[in-house]
Amino acid sequence: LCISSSTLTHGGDSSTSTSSDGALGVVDLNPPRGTRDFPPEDMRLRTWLFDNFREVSRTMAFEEVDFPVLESEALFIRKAGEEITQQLYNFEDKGGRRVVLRPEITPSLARLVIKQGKSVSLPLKWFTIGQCWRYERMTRGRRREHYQWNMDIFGMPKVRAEAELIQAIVLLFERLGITSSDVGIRLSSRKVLQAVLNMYSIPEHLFAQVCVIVDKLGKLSREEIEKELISTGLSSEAVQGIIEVLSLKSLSKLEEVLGSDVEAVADLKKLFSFAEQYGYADWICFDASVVRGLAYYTGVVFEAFDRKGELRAICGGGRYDKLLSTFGSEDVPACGFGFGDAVIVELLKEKGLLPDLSRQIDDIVFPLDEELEGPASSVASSLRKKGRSVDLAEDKRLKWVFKHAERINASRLILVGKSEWERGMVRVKILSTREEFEVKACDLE
Ligand SMILES: OCc1cccc(Br)n1
Repeated sequence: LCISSSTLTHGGDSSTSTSSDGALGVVDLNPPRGTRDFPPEDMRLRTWLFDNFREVSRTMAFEEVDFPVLESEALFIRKAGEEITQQLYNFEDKGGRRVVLRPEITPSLARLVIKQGKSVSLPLKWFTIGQCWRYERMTRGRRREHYQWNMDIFGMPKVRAEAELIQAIVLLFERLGITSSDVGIRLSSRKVLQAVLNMYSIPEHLFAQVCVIVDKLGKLSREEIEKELISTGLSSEAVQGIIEVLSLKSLSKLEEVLGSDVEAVADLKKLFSFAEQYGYADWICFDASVVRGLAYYTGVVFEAFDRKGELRAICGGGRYDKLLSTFGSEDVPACGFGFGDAVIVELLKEKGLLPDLSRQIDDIVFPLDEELEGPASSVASSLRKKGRSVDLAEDKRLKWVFKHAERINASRLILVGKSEWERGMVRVKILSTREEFEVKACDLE
């Protein structure tokens, strides 16, 4: 396929095309800024990753659900200053409706749970893999879309839900060959921050905003965090108290500071005990600085990180017991995580764990001359009906067919020749051993 690039457009590749009035135009061959094509090799890797997401979801007895990528903007209007709501890919459709390309999937899950109402029995465990979008000024050249595996449990008020979700994450890592020496899961609870805010009598309405700010710990300087916290109206004493507690990395220290009757401590101790029973204790660690950046979390929060500290969070999630009431429904306890398709691939590359996913097919059927195209079609058709992946080659020289077979890793070459066909036979070549033999066409499988 030869594409003449007449003029380079801003995207790089280009080709000439004619519009309806025949005027020469230039089509940019790149996908829109911040988005990706998935040519076959990339699509095989994506399919392999998603198949692992699906297999873990199956073993955890989750049901698959799906939603439109397009959602009402109203689902994502939140006032806590989250990055995700400040970068909405939002617009007005031709009907004057305010819509978005969804930036996350949890609100859609919540919407459907509310809509299903009494027709679903709780607890319910749903998963989906879907594309999510953000509109970020391309100053940082970051992607505007990614695919996220979401696992959510509704109607499980105790930390059993968090324990189940963390097992799903660990099972996924183990399936991909990642160990607890490569990756850890940091966890805490927003009830820790809630307890600190109560100690300083900070009003409830500031909770979400404070969480979003302290989630930037490690990304912004301590001074910048303090400045943002002060700007919400917190006293400098409260700011210091928050930062001091959030720097704790030991649950027993936390217990000393907050007391053992605080819900956060009880929840986390229970979760660590579950971790021993599930067998993933060496994957998790307490870290009070984990708050995650979404406003609606209300309890345990967690995120997986590469222990070398070179990458962004691999996945993250938490409990969100009060999201449904923000949509006008009565609350249902809920907990979930999102697992993106980008950082995990960077980690697998870095660890040398990307699988060999070269193309592979079972058979190439090749008519040795034109009058055998019909018989070759019936041979290919009968093999396909038996489940073989079959490529039907024709109008080629035999030399090309052998090269093609090598290129697509075919197991067998089925040659349909005149003299053999007249005896009801075809010639089979096993490409790995070069073994060659005749077989009755009707016995081929
Ligand atoms: O993780 C935040 C996010 C949301 C939508 C799209 C992309 Br890329 N990233």
